[in-house]
Amino acid sequence: MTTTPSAPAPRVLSIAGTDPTGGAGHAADLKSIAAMGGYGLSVVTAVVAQNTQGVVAVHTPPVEVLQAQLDAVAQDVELDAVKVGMLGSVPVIETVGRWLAEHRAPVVVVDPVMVATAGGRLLEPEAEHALRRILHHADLITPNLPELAVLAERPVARTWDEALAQGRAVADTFGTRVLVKGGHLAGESTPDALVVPGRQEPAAQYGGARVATRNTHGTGCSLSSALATVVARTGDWAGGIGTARTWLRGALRAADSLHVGHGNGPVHHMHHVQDLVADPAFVSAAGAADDDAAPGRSGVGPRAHGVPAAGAGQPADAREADARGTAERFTDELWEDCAPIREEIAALPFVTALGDGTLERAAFEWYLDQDMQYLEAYSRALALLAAAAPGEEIREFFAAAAAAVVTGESALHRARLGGRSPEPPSATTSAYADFLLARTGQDGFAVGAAAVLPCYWLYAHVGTELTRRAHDVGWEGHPFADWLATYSDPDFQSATDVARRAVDRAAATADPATREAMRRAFRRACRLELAFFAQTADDAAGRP
Ligand SMILES: Nc1ncnc2c1ncn2[C@@H]1O[C@H](COP(=O)(O)OP(=O)(O)O)[C@@H](O)[C@H]1O
Ligand SMILES: Cc1ncc(COP(=O)(O)O)c(N)n1
Repeated sequence: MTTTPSAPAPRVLSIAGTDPTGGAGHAADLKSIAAMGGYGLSVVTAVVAQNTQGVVAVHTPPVEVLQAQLDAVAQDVELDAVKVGMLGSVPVIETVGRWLAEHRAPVVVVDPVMVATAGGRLLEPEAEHALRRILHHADLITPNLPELAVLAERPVARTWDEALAQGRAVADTFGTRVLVKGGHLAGESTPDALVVPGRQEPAAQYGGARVATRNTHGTGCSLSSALATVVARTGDWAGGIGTARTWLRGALRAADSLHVGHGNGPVHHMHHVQDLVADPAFVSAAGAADDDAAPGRSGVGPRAHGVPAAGAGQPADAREADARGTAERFTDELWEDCAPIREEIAALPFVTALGDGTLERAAFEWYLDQDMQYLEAYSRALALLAAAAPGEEIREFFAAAAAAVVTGESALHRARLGGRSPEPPSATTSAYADFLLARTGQDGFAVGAAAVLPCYWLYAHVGTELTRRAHDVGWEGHPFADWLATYSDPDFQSATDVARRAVDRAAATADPATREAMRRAFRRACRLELAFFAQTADDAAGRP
């Protein structure tokens, strides 16, 4: 997004229903508008009792209340865009339709909401016809595939070509642009396309691998209000959709870190400012400095992969990546690339048993043993990285991380091994250790940093997932609760963020060959993480 600090915030009105869990409807709209730098206003059409698991009840206030809200806004505020979401019933649709006709905003986006992602009707069946009658007020409509099928009066599209054909038919029928969305298609990709009336070929197409998360509550609401905001500022539909999509994909990637609800949770609308608000420089600039901030944990704990005290080595320009707003980061590409490996890790018997607490003690102890062998090499690798680090702050971060691993490691040895000597390292453990030492010792900072990143990131990810599962089965008395808590700990998560930023910054100035070597190192480390989790004492001893 190319904005200057003085660019005025577009005033964007959301006309939508509510969601008390904050992920869809008017809450999602306001967050998304703010995330895109707009000023959000809100008129409520229906009060919906819903959560991440479904819709419980819908209460529609009298239309006079709706009319009064719309009038109150129109009499006082000049709007740059309107986004229409859930309308629900015929009287509400007709009231909003009349109002849109009288108060034309420069940008009008209608998301023809019919059902919630988690299930539950949000539009009365008899209201479908009324909804069709107001679509000509929209500059763009954003139906999902089932909604598109209703508007096209055809069965739900099962292929992307069918979806595009329905999109063209709907654009022609209603004389408006249609964003055809592939979120509901089966398969690994989520294409979207901008289709315009009277044109055979889409005006713009967007690709991208499906983000592996079940937390997609409110994606449609979020995308439509975000793009209304960007287009209000730029007037560019194809570009605005691209910007909003890139931001939404980041919000989907960060969704699992939110822990809201037990069903299809919300996306992380403010993912791109998360690091910014945790940055001490930002907090003090905002006038809320607290110089006595509590020190971070020392990173002592099983496989404490170097979690330096809070703030250590936080790059001064921690905002750099965020300041780029919605640009895809190099590490996003790495993360998407290793999605299949993440899925394999999540499905490993060792990992699932760790989450639900059924893993045998002996298997866990053997794993910890191997982990300690690994950590010895890992701390050396972090120290080598510190030596090669391009700047003081990154050097401090990795040096502190190396020290924290050594401290955590020796504490663990004392706590877990007692007087017993450790098992020898397995072939897998040795291979991973050798790989890290080679990449950090021989290949320079950029490749070395990419090689150690999975050890942070995959553990933060797996730890968060398993903690969620452990809460589902019962956290109290869970045999591995302390271990899991280490990795879902915010300190570990923010250390992961710093390591990620270090890789992004190194990639930004690296030549193509180095970037390719960084990709290879990251991928190989992910595979070694998979092998590390997959190994058992029997494999290592050559037992069948
Ligand atoms: N798992 C996912 N990964 C990446 N993009 C997704 C994912 N799920 C949905 N999207 C995107 O989110 C947007 C809205 O998704 P969609 O599911 O089609 O709409 P709705 O939320 O209205 O049902 C689309 O741009 C779609 O491509
Ligand atoms: C009030 C309201 N409006 C819309 C949706 C649809 O949400 P989604 O974006 O997941 O389709 C919802 N669940 N609640």
